[in-house]
Amino acid sequence: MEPIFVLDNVTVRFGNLAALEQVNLTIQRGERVALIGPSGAGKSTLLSLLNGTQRPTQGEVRVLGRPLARLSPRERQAIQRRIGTVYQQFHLVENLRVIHNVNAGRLGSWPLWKSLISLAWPLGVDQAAAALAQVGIPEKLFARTSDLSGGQQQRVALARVLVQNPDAILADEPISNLDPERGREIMDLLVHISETTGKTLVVSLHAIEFTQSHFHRIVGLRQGRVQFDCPAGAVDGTLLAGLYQL
Ligand SMILES: Nc1ncnc2c1ncn2[C@@H]1O[C@H](COP(=O)(O)OP(=O)(O)OP(=O)(O)O)[C@@H](O)[C@H]1O
Repeated sequence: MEPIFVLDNVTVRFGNLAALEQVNLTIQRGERVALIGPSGAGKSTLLSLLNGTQRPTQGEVRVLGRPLARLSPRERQAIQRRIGTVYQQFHLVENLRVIHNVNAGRLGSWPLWKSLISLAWPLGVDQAAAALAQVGIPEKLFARTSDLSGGQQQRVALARVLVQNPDAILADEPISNLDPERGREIMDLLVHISETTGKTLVVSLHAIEFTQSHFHRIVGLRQGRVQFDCPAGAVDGTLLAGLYQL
């Protein structure tokens, strides 16, 4: 089967700085991949290439077999809708009720009138409730988002992605703002969803203690380059020390 993501000799420059340099990476459907590496190594930039929010300076990005740079805006959006992303900062509208934040995941597929009506009279209640049940907080459907804890807000962000029914979930440091226990719960949940639905999971992480237990494969980035790319079980202290050395 076609890989879900291919980066073919990709470089991303911001002015003189190469955030990523000549990166080759292929991710198969259903794989769970952890991206690790020191601050500034290029992890977020890599994720933003995979969801199409960043374009490469050189090289080609293919998602679901389609070269993003050669698609029309409409085709590109259709591909982007098949990739869901959660972020460290959740990116929720805090003064809205949870259901509206969850439904925001469907705005790309709803016509404008439906989105506007839904703000006053929530539509898609069953799907939003099902997504919230999947992330373990069904009772929060009509709660005000600002009343939720950080861990619960990350669950809402994940539910927003789930109503989109993407083929892949990307998570950019999803647990950096959470306490260790809440962080573990979110990591377990991401893996559970990937295992039960077959969705591909690509997560950037500073908490390397999860890499062996939660992922098939670990990609170590350093200064914009892939320093190693191997099965989780093959990563040892020597590889990690080389990755994080000052
Ligand atoms: N929009 C941008 N404009 C200019 N420079 C940028 C931009 N985005 C990222 N960079 C730079 O590119 C490099 C890689 O950044 P990136 O955020 O991808 O790293 P990271 O590995 O995710 O870091 P962290 O772990 O701290 O989040 C850094 O030097 C960063 O300052």
